[in-house]
Amino acid sequence: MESLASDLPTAGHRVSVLVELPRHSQVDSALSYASDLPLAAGQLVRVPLGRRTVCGIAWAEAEPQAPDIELRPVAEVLDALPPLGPPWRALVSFAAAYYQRSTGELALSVLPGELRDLDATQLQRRLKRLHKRLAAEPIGQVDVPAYELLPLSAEQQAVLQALAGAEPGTHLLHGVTGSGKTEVYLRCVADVLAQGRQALVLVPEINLTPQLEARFRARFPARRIVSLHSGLTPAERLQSWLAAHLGLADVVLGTRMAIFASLPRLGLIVVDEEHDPSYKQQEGARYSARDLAVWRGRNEALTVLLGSATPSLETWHNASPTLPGGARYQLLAMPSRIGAGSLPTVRLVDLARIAAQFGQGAVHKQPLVPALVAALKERIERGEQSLILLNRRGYAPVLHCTGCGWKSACPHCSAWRVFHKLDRTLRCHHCGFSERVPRACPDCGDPDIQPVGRGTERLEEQLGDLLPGARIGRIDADSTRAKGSLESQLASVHAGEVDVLVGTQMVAKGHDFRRMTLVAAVNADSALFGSDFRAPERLFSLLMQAGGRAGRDAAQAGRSELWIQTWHVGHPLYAALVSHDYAAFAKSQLIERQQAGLPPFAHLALLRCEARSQQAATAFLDRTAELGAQIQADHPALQDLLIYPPVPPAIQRVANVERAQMLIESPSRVVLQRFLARWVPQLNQCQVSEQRILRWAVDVDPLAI
Ligand SMILES: Nc1ncnc2c1ncn2[C@@H]1O[C@H](COP(=O)(O)OP(=O)(O)OP(=O)(O)O)[C@@H](O)[C@H]1O
Ligand SMILES: [Zn+2]
Repeated sequence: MESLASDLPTAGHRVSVLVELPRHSQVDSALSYASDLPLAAGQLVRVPLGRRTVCGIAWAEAEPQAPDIELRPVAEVLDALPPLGPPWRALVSFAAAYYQRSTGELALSVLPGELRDLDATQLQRRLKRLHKRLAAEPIGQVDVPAYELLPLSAEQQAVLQALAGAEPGTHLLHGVTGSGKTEVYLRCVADVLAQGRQALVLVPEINLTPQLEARFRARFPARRIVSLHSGLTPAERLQSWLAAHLGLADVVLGTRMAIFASLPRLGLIVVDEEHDPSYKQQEGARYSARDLAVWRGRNEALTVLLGSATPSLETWHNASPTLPGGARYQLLAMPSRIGAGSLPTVRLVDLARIAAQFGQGAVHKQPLVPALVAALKERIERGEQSLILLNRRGYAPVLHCTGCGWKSACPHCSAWRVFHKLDRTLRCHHCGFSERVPRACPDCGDPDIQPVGRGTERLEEQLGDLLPGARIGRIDADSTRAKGSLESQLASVHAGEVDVLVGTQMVAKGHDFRRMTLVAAVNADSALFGSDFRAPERLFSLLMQAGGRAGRDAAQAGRSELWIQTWHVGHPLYAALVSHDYAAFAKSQLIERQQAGLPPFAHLALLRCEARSQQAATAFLDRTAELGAQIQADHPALQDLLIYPPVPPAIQRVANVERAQMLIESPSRVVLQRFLARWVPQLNQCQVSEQRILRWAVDVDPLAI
């Protein structure tokens, strides 16, 4: 190599740069480049990679170059932007290591896509545009002062006092629905803004951002508020990101991706509805934004506020001083609704008893029992609204031929295709395969094909028959496909133009419906015996959330009700719901989890794999298990960890791809992490050519197994 020394570029520094490399490439860490200027760590650059020029992040301070290696020079330095700071780089490094991804892949993938494609000139132009837009945006002189606001409830006051006196750390705000958690967030945000710092507020779903954004804008007219979520155009997302990174935005509201925002003056992170599964990313780096918020808070010595009426059991455990390993978080409780409003009365409708009394037909033909129909009519007469929750969209989950028994299976998946009556299609909700509904059975030609079961479309239709003259609305993923349609449908509910709303879990969360006094769940049982160990936790929280949409106006709260039609009235989950007793429910679940060795008492990782045949998938997993056993044999410190045999997931085949998975479990997070760090980098070697698999991925702290 010595002879090449004279051909070296004149550049005088060597810099290591993170680039986005294919996932399993051998080169994992940063690549070295030459630079004629000393570069700061965190500086965005463009560098040659193969024949392309790509975006990269200088990952360490540039050092004077070692003369014996030929390096390609950095193509461009995007120095119009200040470098990504040490806290951001620490977060990205931690997340990559913890979730078993390469740092370069993760770091680049969490930057806005558009930023990755810009050269220095284009970036300059975007920055000019940003400053112009911000200058044109009306920003008030002052925020709404505290004395102009409604007086705080005693519980809100107590919580804020506790927070004001607390050291930075993680706090769980356990407040029932309608207890005024959002007001607490607003006051905490006001405090950090007054200190000249930024606030990051995470919400689980995009459809919750407009309402929240409106509340923040009304409260902080003198501040810049931006949002970050996947519903933005690439240009909008870049503008929000830049405003945050440049310290021009004071408040960032966003979904899980916003946890990776670069915020140089960050002072507070709020995670609303912290239990919500949407905080977990389900592809690529499968991170939990909630867990990263806690890590980021600790690393940057911030206050982190996790809010929920039904916290995740992990969080509850961390906030329970009486449990071993608890008391990591401070628990702040708001057990009452604002204005002395009561929580809805929970009524369990015993379908088994009705069936025994009036025959099976009485409960199977009609979606709602007569008493519930009567209760809906009463509401309509009083001008109040009701919500019927059914977590299944479409008209019917399956079509069935009464002649030969044919059912609407998806040819590509191990699942049924759902009958959608409005556009007359049979649609697979897993692979998207869609066909026109056949007029007759495709197998035997019998024209008598019948829908089996009930989805939101059918419920909407049946309610029309049961409640003549009533205005029935439906909100689900199908009714809200067009841009802006969710907003307009929600607006019409808020405006009182809907008497009875049929909806999936989409409408169960977060919305502050003022005229709603009745919520009914008509098919809750289907989640009662779900195969996943978190199914009861999910169901409890969904029903509490849904019930929380009723009686939010204290004047009507006294007659607000949550109805549940069930075949299992005696189930302890429903008993806890009747008494609104989250703590009792959590306690019984935690006992079960401890006995079964499940989170939060054990830590899990799941290796998922996809192949053309189940046999190939299983063979791959078996080989990875052997490799794992070898690693454990070589490292006695990693003994306390179990590798389970491979199993197919609940839906084994999707889009003609077979899936299998394998669970790794350890009572120690550290042991699990050490094991994964040795095991995952070697997994590709477990591929053998004759039985190639298509894809594999490791999911650390999986939400569903
Ligand atoms: N101190 C207060 N005085 C009067 N009204 C209040 C006060 N605090 C909050 N509210 C009102 O009470 C209602 C419920 O508050 P908020 O939406 O914050 O509840 P929440 O705890 O976030 O509920 P959920 O978990 O159901 O979303 C809102 O309409 C809010 O404006
Ligand atoms: Zn399919």
